Amino acid sequence: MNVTSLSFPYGESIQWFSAELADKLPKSPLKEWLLATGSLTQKLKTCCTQFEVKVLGEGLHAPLDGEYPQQGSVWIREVLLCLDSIPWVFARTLIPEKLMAERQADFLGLGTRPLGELLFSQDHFVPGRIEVASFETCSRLAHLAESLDQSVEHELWGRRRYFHHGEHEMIVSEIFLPAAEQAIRKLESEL
Ligand SMILES: C=C(O[C@@H]1C=C(C(=O)O)C=C[C@H]1O)C(=O)O
Repeated sequence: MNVTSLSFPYGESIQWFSAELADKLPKSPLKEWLLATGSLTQKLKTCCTQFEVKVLGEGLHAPLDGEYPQQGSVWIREVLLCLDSIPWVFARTLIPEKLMAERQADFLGLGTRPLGELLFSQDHFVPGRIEVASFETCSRLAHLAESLDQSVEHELWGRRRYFHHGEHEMIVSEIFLPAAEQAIRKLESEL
């Protein structure tokens, strides 16, 4: 996997839907993974022997159109969450500048440690609403999956979670790559 061939920031504009209002969700068990409220990292670690965060990039950038209204620039962190060296999730996190200023050491000090270790280890970060979206086979994220040697046979599914910290709100989006969807289905069939 040639991670360096991916261009940061990789995210793309997409229409997110409130999980409650979405009239179309994937079938189980992926649906349950999309709507799960705890740490995704913790959940993924139970599915592998070696968990790794590959950081694709971090930096201050303008959010995509409509992604984070009224924010000129945000701290963007994009990673691949890899299980036994296979990328399962592409994650894109948006942190408003004021929150970044307040918790700079925490966020800058993350490196290849999963963000979830920060968000779920302290009670300063309060998980909020979840939105979902599907990404067509022709989307930039589908191309990202293809560049990771994962063929995209149908739409990809992702979710976006809001975490509150005081009056600030950060956004964590996670797109499940084909390898994850296949493995999750296999895990379910073995139950
Ligand atoms: C928010 C979590 O952290 C995970 C790790 C991320 C990172 O290291 O950038 C980003 C999104 C999450 O999938 C979690 O574990 O639930």
